[in-house]
Amino acid sequence: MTRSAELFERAQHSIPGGVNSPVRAFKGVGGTPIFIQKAKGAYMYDEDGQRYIDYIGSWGPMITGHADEDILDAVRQRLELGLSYGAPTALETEMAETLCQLVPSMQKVRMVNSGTEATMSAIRLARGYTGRDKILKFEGCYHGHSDSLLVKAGSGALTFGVPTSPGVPADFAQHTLTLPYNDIPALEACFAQVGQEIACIIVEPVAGNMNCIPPQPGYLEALRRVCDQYGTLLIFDEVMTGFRVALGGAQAHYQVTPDLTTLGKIVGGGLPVGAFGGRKEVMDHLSPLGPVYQAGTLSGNPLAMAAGLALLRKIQAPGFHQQLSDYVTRLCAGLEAAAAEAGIPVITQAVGGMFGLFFTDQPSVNNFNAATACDLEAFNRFFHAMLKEGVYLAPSAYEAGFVSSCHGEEELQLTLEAAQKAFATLKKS
Ligand SMILES: Cc1ncc(COP(=O)(O)O)c(C=O)c1O
Ligand SMILES: N[C@H](C=O)CCC(=O)O
Repeated sequence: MTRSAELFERAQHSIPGGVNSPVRAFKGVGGTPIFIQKAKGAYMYDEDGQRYIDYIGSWGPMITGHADEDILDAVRQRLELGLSYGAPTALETEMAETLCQLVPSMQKVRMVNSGTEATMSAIRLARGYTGRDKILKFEGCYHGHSDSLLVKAGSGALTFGVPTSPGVPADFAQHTLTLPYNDIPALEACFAQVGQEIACIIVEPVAGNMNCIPPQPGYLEALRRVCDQYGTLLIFDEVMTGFRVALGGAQAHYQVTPDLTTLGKIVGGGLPVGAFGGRKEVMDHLSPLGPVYQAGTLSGNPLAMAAGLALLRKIQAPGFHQQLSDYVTRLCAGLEAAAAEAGIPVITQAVGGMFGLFFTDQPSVNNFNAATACDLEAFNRFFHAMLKEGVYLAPSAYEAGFVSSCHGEEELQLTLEAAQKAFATLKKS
């Protein structure tokens, strides 16, 4: 028995499923999760001393690699000044100013502790501001685990086959409308019917929780158009895409401006942080200025602000995002070539520093139905073959992959060699 297997066995006695977030359990791909002891740069090391090239990066935040010395230093410096005060700090204003500067559609920002809190609060604000109850989301998009949003959700909810969670009252879920992603006629038909009742559209501007699905040309623009027509707020959930697909997020990459934006992951530099912000006029409806209540004991935590600010400073270096994107382009081309050599139908899709690999003979995958029609079994076998070769991909066919600025030539070559071997094993079986 490996040490990871021992630790997993022990964890299951005191933690439901042995994990604190479901996708970590490997239930989607089968087998035993590896338990991580430490990580540095592009690599993670498990409790059995195995090294892995990491393509998850703690699900996004580790965009400059693990245990980045600049971020560790920033946290160390704050540490001696106290862990939390429950009172305002200059750091929080510095963070808000930085976010407003990097993502100009955010004229005001409120910090929270996770992506879930960010989207939950943005939805409440949109409902409070418009006086409407209905919200619209898209099949396979995941926006965290608040009640309104666990309806036809992606990520672990999709991986484990319960996209609409028990525990969400039907009375509640009825206010969450869902449509297929990338479908403009369905969007227009829905708005023609109930547009006046919809408080907000919430969307992942690049879907990353049903693998990696970019918006079709004109799709984000269509969302903006119907929102303007019907007085509905447009929320870009950039918890994943923010600072990853471009410095200004997907809204900068695609040049479409939302009313509200939610952030998480990178904004905390690896500590638990989320944020939401947008038009001043809408944000001023929040308590204590306005009537929409939202609060948090640890919100704006000084250590988390210090870590996040250190990371946000680093990713502003010229060429930072181009480097990520170049790596992803070469990685995807190499993976497709290795698959083709083995005669296995595979395509990749990517935007900036995020990518996805699909086992399909279709030319592209544009929505939930197409994602779930891919060969899941083949992905699972590929995942385990890559793990054996020291490459750690997301343990689910419905998650995007992430790279960091520590992923370089050596990691690329090692990954592609591993992929050649992994595709060859799939060919044999
Ligand atoms: C797009 C998106 N929104 C929201 C969330 C929820 O964030 P968190 O897990 O920090 O609550 C996630 C990831 O989990 C996400 O990928
Ligand atoms: N897909 C999720 C976030 O992006 C994965 C993280 C989690 O839920 O544990």
